[in-house]
Amino acid sequence: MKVSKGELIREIDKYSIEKLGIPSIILMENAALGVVKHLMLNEKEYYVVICGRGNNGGDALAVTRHLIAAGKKVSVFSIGLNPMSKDCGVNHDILCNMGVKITNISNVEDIEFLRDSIIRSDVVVDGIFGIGLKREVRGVYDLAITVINETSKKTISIDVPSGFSGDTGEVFGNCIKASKTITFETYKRGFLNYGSHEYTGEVVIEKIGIPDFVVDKYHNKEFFLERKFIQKKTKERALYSHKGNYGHVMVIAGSEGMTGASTIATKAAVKSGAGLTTLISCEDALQAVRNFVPEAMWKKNDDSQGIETLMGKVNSIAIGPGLGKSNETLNNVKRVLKNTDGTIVIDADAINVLEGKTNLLKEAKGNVIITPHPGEMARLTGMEIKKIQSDRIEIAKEFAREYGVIVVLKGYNTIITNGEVSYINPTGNGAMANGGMGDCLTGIIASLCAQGYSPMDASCIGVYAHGECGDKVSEHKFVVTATDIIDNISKTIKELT
Ligand SMILES: NC(=O)C1=CN([C@@H]2O[C@H](COP(=O)(O)OP(=O)(O)OC[C@H]3O[C@@H](n4cnc5c(N)ncnc54)[C@H](OP(=O)(O)O)[C@@H]3O)[C@@H](O)[C@H]2O)[C@@H](O)CC1
Ligand SMILES: Nc1ncnc2c1ncn2[C@@H]1O[C@H](COP(=O)(O)OP(=O)(O)O)[C@@H](O)[C@H]1O
Ligand SMILES: [K+]
Repeated sequence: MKVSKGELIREIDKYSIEKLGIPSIILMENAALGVVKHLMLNEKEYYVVICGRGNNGGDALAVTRHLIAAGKKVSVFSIGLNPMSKDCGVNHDILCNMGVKITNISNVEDIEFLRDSIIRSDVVVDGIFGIGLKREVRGVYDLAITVINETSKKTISIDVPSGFSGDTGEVFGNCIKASKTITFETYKRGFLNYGSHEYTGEVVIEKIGIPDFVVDKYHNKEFFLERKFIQKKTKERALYSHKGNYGHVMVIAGSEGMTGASTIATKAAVKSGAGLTTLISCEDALQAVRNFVPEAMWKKNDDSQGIETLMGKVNSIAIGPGLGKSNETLNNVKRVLKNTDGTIVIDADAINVLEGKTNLLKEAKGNVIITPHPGEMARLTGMEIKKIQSDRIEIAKEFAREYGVIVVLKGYNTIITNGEVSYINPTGNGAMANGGMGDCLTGIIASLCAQGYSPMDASCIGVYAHGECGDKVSEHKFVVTATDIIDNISKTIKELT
């Protein structure tokens, strides 16, 4: 599923109209038909439609015509005094020719009439502003939005909830809180912002008849991960294969008092299919792994020579969980970046020690994947967490491009990007928000890298499977722990093959 800003929509619109000769009114009609599908015509009888003066309002007027044709009771309100867009005007005139009364909202009394109509209605269709909103919502617009939010039983927004920026996720003063948003062609970038769900409700994408090649021509390669895409990439284990076919993962993790992180990352690597897994750590952590992950091998962290030799042989290295923020951790990160040409997954304290030293990433011999949560990303970039949350894709992309790494920016809707192509993960849930969950993901991604998946594929499959596993467990559990994921990840990956 493609993700984009409004700019792309304007470009594909222009291309379809000017180069393909599709009249814009046809696109508007298709948009309206896409919305009508979601208006529960079998259940609901009375609709209030509120239209602005641009094309979003035009869509809403075309929706009104279809509701009337379906025999529904409809009250139509047009808000504002600015001139109508051409196609909005066309649909307005058609309704006038049909004898449909359109009530203009221009003052406070009109707002009270709107309130009464909404109270009596089953559904409100919001066509006030779409992607053309550019400035603060004021006056009657502000009042109308408040009244809708206060009184509507169910609000369906056309393209974006009015008042919401499809590009940035900002609210321009006031905003519709929709139950559902029917958006066109692409998932709007702003919907990815934390908190946007409060305004958009469920988001549905409807095609409006623009051929895929036109969208691809302008699309900046941002996608929602889809199950079928992950399934295509995830391979069955071959009949005649042996452990040598599935690679060797080195896990550098754990320290005194933080042996859980190393056990989790190591076990996650084993359980998600690595041929061999070796933990490098302190004696306490090795003891835990001997007890809880008998399949894994181990090496004490003071065996410098042995470790460096092994680093040159393994297929991937996961470094960071539970290492502690120390000079020793920093030296380990430098050593890994210098000595392995396998893929390196950098997490937790291995990220933290790179604060102010991110240039080290540019010296990596192998491919690098970093898996920060927003707090770690903030430390790494020197930005505030709030800033990271407000522009996650762009910040992750820029970092990936600048340092030549893959960034897995974790959290709700984890972002995976190499700076060129970006994926947004839809799986996972709040039940997974507890310690150890990230360590587990690190083990899974490193394991998939060792098995021969490209770093980008390993990141996408790992993040998707980790979240899907959490979703399945959470169907019957209040909290999902890393141990739950470890116990079920093998089954989840199998289901994805
Ligand atoms: N290819 C597609 O996907 C297709 C998209 N389509 C649809 O078109 C929509 C985009 O339409 P759009 O460009 O006409 O802009 P839209 O959102 O209606 O807003 C502009 C209007 O709002 C006004 N206005 C703005 N801010 C304001 C404020 N704060 N306070 C008050 N007024 C304000 C602005 O006034 P002005 O700035 O001109 O004075 C103007 O009147 C898109 O979201 C989708 O629904 C379909 O029709 C089919 C093809
Ligand atoms: N609300 C949520 N929705 C989706 N995924 C979540 C949610 N909360 C946590 N997760 C996932 O759980 C993991 C938590 O990682 P992290 O914060 O590094 O935990 P820790 O450092 O304790 O191991 C990430 O993969 C994250 O995407
Ligand atoms: K809208």
